[in-house]
Amino acid sequence: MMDASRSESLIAAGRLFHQRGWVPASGGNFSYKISTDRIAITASGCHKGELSAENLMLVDSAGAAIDPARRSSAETLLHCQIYARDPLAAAVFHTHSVASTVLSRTRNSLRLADFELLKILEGIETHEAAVEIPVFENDQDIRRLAAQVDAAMLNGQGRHGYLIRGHGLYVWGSSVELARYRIEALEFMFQCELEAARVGGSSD
Ligand SMILES: CSCCC(=O)C(=O)COP(=O)(O)O
Ligand SMILES: [Zn+2]
Repeated sequence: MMDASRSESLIAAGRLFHQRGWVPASGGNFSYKISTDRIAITASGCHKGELSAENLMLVDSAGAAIDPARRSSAETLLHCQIYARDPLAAAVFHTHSVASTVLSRTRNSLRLADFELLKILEGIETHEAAVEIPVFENDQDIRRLAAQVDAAMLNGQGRHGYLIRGHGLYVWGSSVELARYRIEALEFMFQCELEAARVGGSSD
């Protein structure tokens, strides 16, 4: 069963992300985990800034819609991969911001270092830290893309989130709120990297 409070949090996050320009058109998708075999996820093609509870639907852990008449996000399998790989993941956000799109087109991975906001990420307690956000090649075959991400995660990459080239960012957390804080923090740091590159101060 859906959780009304967490559904409301996803809907509110969609409004915020749209105001910030992170989910243009019907880009982006959001989910939260209900149990080991139930995920609430946005339906495909809806506007993430104008979500209502009717735009959320249930899928199982393999990404199959519980109501087969409905079509879940085209990227459902990327959400399923995260929940399968990280038992602490309870919510996933995917955004299409200008910063994540531009940086993912110009870098092969993104190193974020010496930002106070890094402390919102798992296991980081000081700004004197660095994380590597990998960039995966975009692929319209989402099962293949999910397998690519899974192989990298098994190899220790992408622990804090990942970029898809020319496409966007995936981030998760142990609650809807934490996942939202993390996407806000990463988008902020990406914006800083973009500004730094513009003025010639990138550390990459
Ligand atoms: C028009 S955006 C292209 C699809 C995409 O990248 C996305 O995030 C939204 O797809 P969904 O099926 O989840 O609406
Ligand atoms: Zn997308």
